[in-house]
Amino acid sequence: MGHNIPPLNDKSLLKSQTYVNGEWIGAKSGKTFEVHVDPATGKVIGTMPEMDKSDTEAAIAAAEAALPSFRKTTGRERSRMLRKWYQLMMDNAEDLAKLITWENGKPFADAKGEVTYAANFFEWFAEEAPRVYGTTIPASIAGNRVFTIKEPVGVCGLITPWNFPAAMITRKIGPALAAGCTVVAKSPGETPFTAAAIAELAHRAGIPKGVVNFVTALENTPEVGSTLTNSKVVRKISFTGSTGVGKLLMKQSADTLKKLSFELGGNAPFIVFDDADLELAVTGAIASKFRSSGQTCVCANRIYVQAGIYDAFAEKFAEKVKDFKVGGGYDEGVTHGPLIHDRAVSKVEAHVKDAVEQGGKVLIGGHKMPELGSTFFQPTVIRDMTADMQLANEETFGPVAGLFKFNTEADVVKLANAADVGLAGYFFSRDIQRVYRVAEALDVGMIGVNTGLISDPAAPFGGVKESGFGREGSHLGIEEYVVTKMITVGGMGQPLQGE
Ligand SMILES: NC(=O)c1ccc[n+]([C@@H]2O[C@H](COP(=O)([O-])OP(=O)(O)OC[C@H]3O[C@@H](n4cnc5c(N)ncnc54)[C@H](O)[C@@H]3O)[C@@H](O)[C@H]2O)c1
Ligand SMILES: O=CCCC(=O)O
Repeated sequence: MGHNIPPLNDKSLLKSQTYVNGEWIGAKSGKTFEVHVDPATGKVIGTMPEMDKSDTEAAIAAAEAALPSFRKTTGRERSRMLRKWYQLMMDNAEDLAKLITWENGKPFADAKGEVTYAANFFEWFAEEAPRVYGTTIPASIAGNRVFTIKEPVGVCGLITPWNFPAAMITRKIGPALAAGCTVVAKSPGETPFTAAAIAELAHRAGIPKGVVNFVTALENTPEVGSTLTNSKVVRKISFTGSTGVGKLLMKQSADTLKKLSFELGGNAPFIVFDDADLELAVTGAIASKFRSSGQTCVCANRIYVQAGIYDAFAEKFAEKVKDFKVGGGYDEGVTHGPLIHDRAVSKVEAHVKDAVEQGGKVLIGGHKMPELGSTFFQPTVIRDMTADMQLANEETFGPVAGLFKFNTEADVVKLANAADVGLAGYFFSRDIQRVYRVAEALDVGMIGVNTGLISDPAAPFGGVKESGFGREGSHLGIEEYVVTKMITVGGMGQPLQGE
């Protein structure tokens, strides 16, 4: 199939406009931005509207106008809408996956996996929508009756990244709609086509106009971000992306005291103890480290291996990496694609250079692959890593595995917890007491024990420390989009009439 996008079965899923208030529109200024849609070639294939403050305000106004009637729909009605949207995503999975591979670069099989993962958030929250329960509380004041109801927080601003062009969007829109909120979603400038196709499917699913609005921008992204965060109408911001941008959005949201949830950067420790099943640990580390070519926030970043099995692990791990086939996402047999942009490649190169200068030994890889395109980088394994190297202190977000040696459980937990961030952590051990001990000692929001893959719509996703706060997916996900209202009814508890 080469680097060109195979034709879509349904060409109307490919858009050059965005979806606001139930209509397909451009930016008021008429400006567009070029989408370097195919990271494998860097070829500019399409454009999208470069929206600004006034376009964003119009989208917010549409969401505000739609809110009063949408919040009154029943959970069951919203459930049916989400279920329909889920089904449409599954029916169009092949086309959505083609768009994801095209603009993100990930291999087609991974893109298909992402579509299912993404659609499953709609399915999950379709099931949660009718079950948003309040509580009945025994009052401490005689004659009072106290209960709570959960209400939608209101208009939500959702900002998502390019590494999961579909799933990061559905993981936010699913619970927002289930709760009865309306949304303005800023699609990633790098991957807006997948978002637009999902919007088209929202239209077909009969989501009422103004409930779901998409704003597109590349250069104007900070302007769109500040319009959403400064708006008095927007009551909630949910963001997935880097810690730096998360901090900025939090500052910007302070004046209007919005409800926030942030899924930010990680720097996941991946620990292999001497008592681990070595084969399982190697397989888990490969899956966690090289998923999406290392471009997920839960990818293993620091791989700590206990001294007794360090050499054996390093050898087996590097051996497996030799089997990877790097290439264009549509090419037969390709297991790993390119990075998203040149900035990402520069960071990967810098981490490798720094590690080598400080004594790290490259077992495999270490270089760019210009013969494939400017954003390809060899899957890389470096041993003899140390704690002061850049890779130890900052997420690489690329296909570089750094192997660190450790001696004791206490040492490795200290090293693992030394990071400012705490999103995911992993460890492999066959000792049940150690499993509990270490899981409880690690300062992260999510832990994989004897597995390198933890993402699941049923499981709460989120971090601690500078990885942010709030949980997505699971029964907790909807909590981020509701507020609890307490109602006290006084003057109750009289004797029965006639008593
Ligand atoms: N947690 C995650 O899932 C995730 C995903 C992608 C990137 N990242 C992090 O981002 C780093 C590199 O990726 P990046 O440089 O594209 O991240 P980034 O935070 O700069 O961009 C992520 C998204 O945030 C939005 N954004 C950027 N600046 C903004 C602003 N001022 N206002 C509003 N929105 C803004 C854009 O839509 C972009 O797609 C990685 O090292 C990683 O830490 C994390
Ligand atoms: O990169 C961020 C999200 C990754 C995931 O949901 O597994």
